[in-house]
Amino acid sequence: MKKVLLIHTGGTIAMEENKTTGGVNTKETHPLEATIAELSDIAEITVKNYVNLPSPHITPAHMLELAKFISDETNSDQYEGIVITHGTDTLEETAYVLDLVLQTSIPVIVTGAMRSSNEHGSDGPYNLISSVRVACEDQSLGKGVLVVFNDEIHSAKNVTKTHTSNIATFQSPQYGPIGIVTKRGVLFHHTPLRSSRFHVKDFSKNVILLKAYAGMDGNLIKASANGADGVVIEALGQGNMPPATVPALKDLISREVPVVLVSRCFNGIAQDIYSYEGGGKHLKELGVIFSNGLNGQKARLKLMIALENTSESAKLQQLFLE
Ligand SMILES: NC(=O)C[C@H](N)C(=O)O
Repeated sequence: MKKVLLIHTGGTIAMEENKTTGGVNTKETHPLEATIAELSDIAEITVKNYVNLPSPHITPAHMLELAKFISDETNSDQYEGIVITHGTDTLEETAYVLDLVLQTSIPVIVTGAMRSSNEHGSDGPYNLISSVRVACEDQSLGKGVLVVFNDEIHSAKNVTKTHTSNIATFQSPQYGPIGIVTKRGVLFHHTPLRSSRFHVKDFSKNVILLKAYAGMDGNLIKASANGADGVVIEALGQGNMPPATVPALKDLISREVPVVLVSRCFNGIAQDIYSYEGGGKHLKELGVIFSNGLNGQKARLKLMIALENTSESAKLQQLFLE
């Protein structure tokens, strides 16, 4: 039987609904204890109650600390898989940071729940069981950090939360899930390409994330980018910006503040296609960096991580091609 380390960090999977007020909040004793007892049929589980936070309280610093904790725990080779329970709001961000910084090749699975422990149809126990099954699967080795939710297996790079309350909230818009969990087994149908891994001690850079809109001018960019080490913008369509933003973007680039563009579209890749004022081709010629299909929140984390290693524009461009 495989040895799996189960790390709780909080989120709805660790919460319950107050039947009088209707408020959902963290519970002192972890509501998954009964499920964990059942897991002894599948794996030898060691539980660490790491933190108990709603995921909007999770910061990039927590994500790096969690990565360090996992590295320390896995150094001695005593575990063959890791399962992390996490709130869903920032789950994709934690999964992606772990994917970029963890050096381990054992399966690392992140999961959570959309319905708290005492609500009808609570999905926490089922997602936890599925995650442990995926963590015990030899085929999960070397695929990077995976998100297991509602019978699907997603890569950390592509997965995103798409619905405020539906239990099928996690989707991978670019390429779909890489596998499924069925009653009879775990079936992978894709192997994700692994991206580079980075050594990061701390996050010291201030990277901001903005969203473009029709009629946007440079004022918001100027005001918010003051003191920023990097700017990520969810641009329009294939990677275009309203022309009135161009002077502010030029100013950032002339001050060597990297500007990374992703698309505000749910699906697809931002590219240098349009050559009109503010179009992607024009922006690329100015020195804007295009990201290869990441969403805004992940591009921000990648830029934070990249800036800890380099500030060279050509190197940053190369890293965002991956
Ligand atoms: N479903 C959830 O876990 C949402 C919750 N607000 C959290 O992220 O902690």
